[in-house]
Amino acid sequence: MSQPSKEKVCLIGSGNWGSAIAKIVGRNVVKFDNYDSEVRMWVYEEIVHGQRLTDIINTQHENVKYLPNVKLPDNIVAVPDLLQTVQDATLLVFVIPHQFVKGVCEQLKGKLHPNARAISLIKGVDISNGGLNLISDMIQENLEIDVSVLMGANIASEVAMENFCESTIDRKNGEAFHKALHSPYFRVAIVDDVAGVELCGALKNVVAIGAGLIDGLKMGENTKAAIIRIGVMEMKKFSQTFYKGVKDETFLESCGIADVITTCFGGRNRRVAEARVRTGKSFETLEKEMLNGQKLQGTLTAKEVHEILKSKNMVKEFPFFTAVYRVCYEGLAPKNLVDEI
Ligand SMILES: NC(=O)c1ccc[n+]([C@@H]2O[C@H](COP(=O)([O-])OP(=O)(O)OC[C@H]3O[C@@H](n4cnc5c(N)ncnc54)[C@H](O)[C@@H]3O)[C@@H](O)[C@H]2O)c1
Ligand SMILES: O=P(O)(O)OC[C@H](O)CO
Repeated sequence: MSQPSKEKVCLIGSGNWGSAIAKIVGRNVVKFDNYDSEVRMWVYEEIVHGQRLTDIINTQHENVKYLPNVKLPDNIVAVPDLLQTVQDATLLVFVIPHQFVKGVCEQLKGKLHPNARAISLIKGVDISNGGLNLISDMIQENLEIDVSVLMGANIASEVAMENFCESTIDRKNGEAFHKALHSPYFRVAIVDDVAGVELCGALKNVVAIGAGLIDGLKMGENTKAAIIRIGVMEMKKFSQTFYKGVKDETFLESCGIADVITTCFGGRNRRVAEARVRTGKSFETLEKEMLNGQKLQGTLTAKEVHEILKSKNMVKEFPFFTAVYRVCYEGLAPKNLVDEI
């Protein structure tokens, strides 16, 4: 039973990023007195090599499917039951693919500790109510708790190897989470712009799809740099059109330009988009063939962004986002991408 004065952290999600962040959180909570030392991690249960993934994680201390060859601290406890995971938790870390957030929130409604606060590490947007919504706002509205965000240039496998990188957290309530997430190799900077940080994280995935298509076409680094520049301009315009307080400086943080760079050179969205050109297979098929259960976020985000732009009659003002959407969903040939922008 946890002491009421201690913060109890839990992780909602255990994919590639969820597992890498579990390694950091698990180590940090035992460093400071104000945390309960056990961290429960919700696992969407599945059978791997004939065994339950939760059992494998709890005995081998490794998520062999989503982050193989990385040992997790012993105080990370994999739990298949969502409500059991959040029991007594005061600091909730949401780290699931964005398409699953609504379903998870429905299950959690009314079931949280009265002092629960959350942080979202989820890169995506929500359009389920017909308009543009931040994932953090969606969690906040559904669960009536404060929600911060953390986004950055953070390819999970590299973070798990403890290679130095930076990330960005918002000031709103992020300070409560900072100690649990920051480490010497994962340097977390605090900024004052929730919407800017979160939209950077979501929209860079669309830019990565564009960059991957250019890689697949073998058009070279100048073209890729141009695509990235145009993509960043549309990220900024989109963010500042829909959220008035978004700051220019946020795009210079890890969540901004740094994440665009890392994703456009080393991420899954880039890799799958390149293969889309090389093989001619659909994104859906390639996601299954190449990612072993991991989820692509960029194609769905391109669709969600497009639906918002269409509803606001602004499609023509975002030619790059529109062209990426058309390659993903309307059969536009990747080689015609640059003619559209
Ligand atoms: N992987 C990275 O390098 C990285 C880095 C930063 C941010 N992110 C973001 O973190 C979020 C989570 O991504 P990830 O990489 O940890 O996950 P992932 O793509 O590696 O794994 C998919 C996860 O979804 C789970 N899942 C499958 N079906 C589900 C369902 N119906 N309901 C709930 N969960 C289900 C799987 O069990 C698995 O844990 C995404 O928004 C992603 O953009 C990822
Ligand atoms: O592998 P991607 O394309 O989902 O990107 C991973 C992270 O978001 C990079 O920061």
